[in-house]
Amino acid sequence: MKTSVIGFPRVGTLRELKFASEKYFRHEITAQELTGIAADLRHIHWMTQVAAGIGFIPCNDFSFYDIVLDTAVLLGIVPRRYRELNVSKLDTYFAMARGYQGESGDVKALAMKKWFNTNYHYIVPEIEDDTVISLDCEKLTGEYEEAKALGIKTKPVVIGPYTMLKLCRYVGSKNAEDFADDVAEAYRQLIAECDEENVEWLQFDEPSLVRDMDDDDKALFHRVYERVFADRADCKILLQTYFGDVRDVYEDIINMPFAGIGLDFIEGKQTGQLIDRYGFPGDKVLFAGLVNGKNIWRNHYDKTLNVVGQLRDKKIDVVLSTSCSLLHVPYTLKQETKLSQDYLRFFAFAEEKLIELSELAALAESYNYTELEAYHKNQELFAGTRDCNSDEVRQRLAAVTEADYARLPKRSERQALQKKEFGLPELPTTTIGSFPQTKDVKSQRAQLRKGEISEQEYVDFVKGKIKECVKWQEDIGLDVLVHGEYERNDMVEYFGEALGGFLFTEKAWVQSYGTRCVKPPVIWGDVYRKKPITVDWSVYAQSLTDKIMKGMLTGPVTILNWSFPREDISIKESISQIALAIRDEVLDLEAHGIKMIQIDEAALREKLPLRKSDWYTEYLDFAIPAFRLTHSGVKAETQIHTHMCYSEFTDIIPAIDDMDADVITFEASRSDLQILDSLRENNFETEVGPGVYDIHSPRVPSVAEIVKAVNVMLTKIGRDKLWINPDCGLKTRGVPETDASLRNMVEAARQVRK
Ligand SMILES: Nc1nc2c(c(=O)[nH]1)N[C@@H](CNc1ccc(C(=O)N[C@@H](CCC(=O)N[C@@H](CCC(=O)N[C@@H](CCC(=O)O)C(=O)O)C(=O)O)C(=O)O)cc1)CN2
Ligand code: MET
Ligand SMILES: [Zn+2]
Repeated sequence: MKTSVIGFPRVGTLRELKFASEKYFRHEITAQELTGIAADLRHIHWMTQVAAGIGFIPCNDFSFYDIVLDTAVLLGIVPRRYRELNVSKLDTYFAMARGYQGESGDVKALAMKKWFNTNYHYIVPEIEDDTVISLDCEKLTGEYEEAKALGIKTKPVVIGPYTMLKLCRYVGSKNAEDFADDVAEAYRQLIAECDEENVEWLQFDEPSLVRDMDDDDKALFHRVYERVFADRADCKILLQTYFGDVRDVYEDIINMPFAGIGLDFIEGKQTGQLIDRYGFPGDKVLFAGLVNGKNIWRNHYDKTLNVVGQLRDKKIDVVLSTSCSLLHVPYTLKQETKLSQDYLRFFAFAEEKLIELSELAALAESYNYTELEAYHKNQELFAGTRDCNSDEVRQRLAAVTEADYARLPKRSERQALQKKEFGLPELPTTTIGSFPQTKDVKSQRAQLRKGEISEQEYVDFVKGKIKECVKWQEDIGLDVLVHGEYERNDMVEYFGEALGGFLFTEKAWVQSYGTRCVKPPVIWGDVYRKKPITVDWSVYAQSLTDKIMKGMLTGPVTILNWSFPREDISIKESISQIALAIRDEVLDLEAHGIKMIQIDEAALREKLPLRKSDWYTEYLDFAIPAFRLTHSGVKAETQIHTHMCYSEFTDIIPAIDDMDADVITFEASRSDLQILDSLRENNFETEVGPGVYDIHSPRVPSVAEIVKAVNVMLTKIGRDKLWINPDCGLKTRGVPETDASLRNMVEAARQVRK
C-alpha cells in the first residue's frame, strides 16, 4: 500500500527559515543566501520523506510566507500597487505579505486571515477589476525539477481553483463568477505545463469544499472544473480535501475526472458514511486521510487498520495519507531532551507521522498484522495505563451546578455599580495587555532557561520592566493600566507551563504566520491550578499606582484552542477543567485587591465548526458557559473584561454577549467598522472597545484619524458604553511607535470628550 503526505512543515526543525528570513528583512543576508537556505531545507524535507518510504511526496508545499499567496502569484494575482514598486520578484512577494516602506514606495500588507479552524494564517489575495489572470509556474516547476535532480519524483501542490476563488477579496465591482473562467483557464494551462514536465500527479487542495455549499457554490465549482478538465492530459489530478467532510458535493466529485480524491477521516464526521452510501469508483484512487495532521498523539493502528480493511473490502484502491498538511504539527520528537519517554512515546510529530504512515502501510499488507511487533507496541499505548486522570478534578467538575454558570446580579445592575466604583472619565482609555517584548526581555528569559541567571535575577528584571511600564503609562495618561506581560513567552504557553495536567516542549514550533511561530503546550491529563500564577505580578503592579491595574489572564477556550488537546476525553470536558483552574486565579486576583480582570478569549472564534449546523451543539453551547464559569464567582463591583482578536463575530453576537463580560475589546480597525452596525442591531449589552488603531503595523496613527474613528463609533455605540484602546496587544511592536501611537490615542480621547 502506498503512502502520501499532503504537505510538510517548512520553517525548519530549528526555525532556520524564520531566522534567515528575518535576517534578510534586516538586510543582513542577500536574496541568494536566503534562497540557498530555503533550497537546503527543501532538500532535507524531501530526503526525510524518502527515508521514511513515503510514496507521494509533495513539492511546492514550501513557502517563504504562505501557500495561498504563492498560488496567487502562480495565477498572476498581484495588485497594481505592489507591481508598481518595481522591486525584485522576491521583494514584491514580501511586500504583499508584510508591507513595504523604503526607497521604492510605501504600501501596506495584504490582509491576513485565519486558515479555516487552525492557528495558521493565510494572506488574502486581492483581485482588482482589471487584474489579468496569467500563469507563472516558475516556482512550481522549479521545485519539481529541483527534487527531480535529487532523484525524487514529487507531487506538486497548489491551492485549487474553487478554494482560490472563494478566498480572494474582490476589491472592484467584479466577483468570483466574473473571474471563474479565467482562473479555470490558468489551471488548465497549469495541467498542460505539468504534462510537459512529465508530472504524474498534481494535487489541488480544496478545503473550501468542506464548508456549507449552497447552489451557487456548487454551480461555481462545476463551472470551474468543467473548464479545467477541457483537455485530455496524462497528468493525474488529485482533489485533496481536509478539515472536514465533503457532504455537499461527494456525489458530484466521484463522477468527475479526478484520478484521486483525498478525504479526511479524522475531522470528516460523515466521510465514512458518504462512502458507504454512495460508493467509491473503481477507477479512482482514494487518498484516505487517517493519520491526524493536526494533533500530536500517536495513531491508534488497530482503529486505522480496521477502516483500511473496510475500504479494501469494498474493492477501493487506497493510498494511506495524512488528514491535512503536517504544517500544523512540530517537526520531530528528537529535539525534545527534557520530557521522558514515558510521555514522548505517546506522541508523533511530523517526522514520526511519516514512520506511522509507512508502518501502517506495511501492516496493512500483511494478512497477520495482529501478530506483528509494530502493531503490539502500538496497542500497548492504548491499553488504558496512561497516567493522566485526577479524581479530585473529576469530583470538582461533577459538583459544578447550573448556578455556577451564572454571575449575579445581572449585567445592567453591575454596570451601574461599577461606574460608581471606578469613577472613570467618559471614553476610558486602556490597552490590551502586552507591551513591547523587546530584545532584553527575550534574552533574559533565554538566560534563565540556560541557567545563566537565577530565578530571583529574572524576577527582579521583570519587576523592573513592570515599574518602567507603569510609569510610562501614567506619563502617557492612560486611565486603566496593565502590567505589560513581560513575564510571558506567550499568552497560552505561559499558562500551560503553570497548570497541572499540561506538558510543554523545547523546540516544538509550529508556524502561525510568516516568520512567527508558536509552541503549543500539550494537554496531557486532567487540568488544575497548582498555585497562583499571575497574582504576584498583578499585585506588585497595582502597588505602584493609584490608577486601576487590570489583571490579565487567558481564557479556557483560547488555552484549549492553542494547545494540543487530548483525544481520550471531550473538548468540552477539557475546557471545563481549564475553566475551573482559571476561576481559581480570577478569585485569587480579586481577593488580592485586583478590581478589573481581563480574561482573553482571542481564539474563541477559531474552532467554531466550519458548518453552521454544528455551531451551537458542538461548540458554543459549552464554550460560552465555560467562560462564564471563570468569572461567575466575583463581586458585582469587580469588572470583567475580555478581548477577542478578530471582529469576525457578526454572526454570533448574541453568543458573545452571553459570555456576560462587563467589557469586551476587539479588533475592528481593519474591518470597516461593519461590526458596529451588528452590535447595535443586536442590542449588544457588553461595554465595548473596538480597537481604534491597528497594532499589526508599525505605522503611527494620527490624532485626527483616531478622533474620526471614535466619532464614527459614537454614532453606533452609546457614550457610556465605549472604551478607547488599540486593537490587540503591543508585544510585537517597538517602543518608539508604541509611545507615539498611545499618546495620540489618549489625546484623541481628550478631544472627543470635549
Ligand atoms: N499561541 C498564540 N497564538 C496566536 C497568537 C499568540 O499570541 N499566541 N497571536 C495571534 C497571531 N500569532 C502570533 C504567533 C506568534 C507570535 C510571536 O511573536 N512568536 C514569537 C515566539 C514567541 C515566544 O515564545 N518567544 C520566546 C522566545 C523564543 C525564542 O525564539 N528564543 C530564542 C532566544 C531569544 C533571544 O535570546 O533573544 C531561542 O531560543 O533561540 C520567549 O519569549 O521566551 C516568534 O515567532 O518569534 C506572535 C503572534 C494568533 N495566534
Ligand atoms: N493580553 C494579550 C496581549 O495583549 C492579548 C493578545 S490577543 C492575541 O498580548
Ligand atoms: Zn488580540
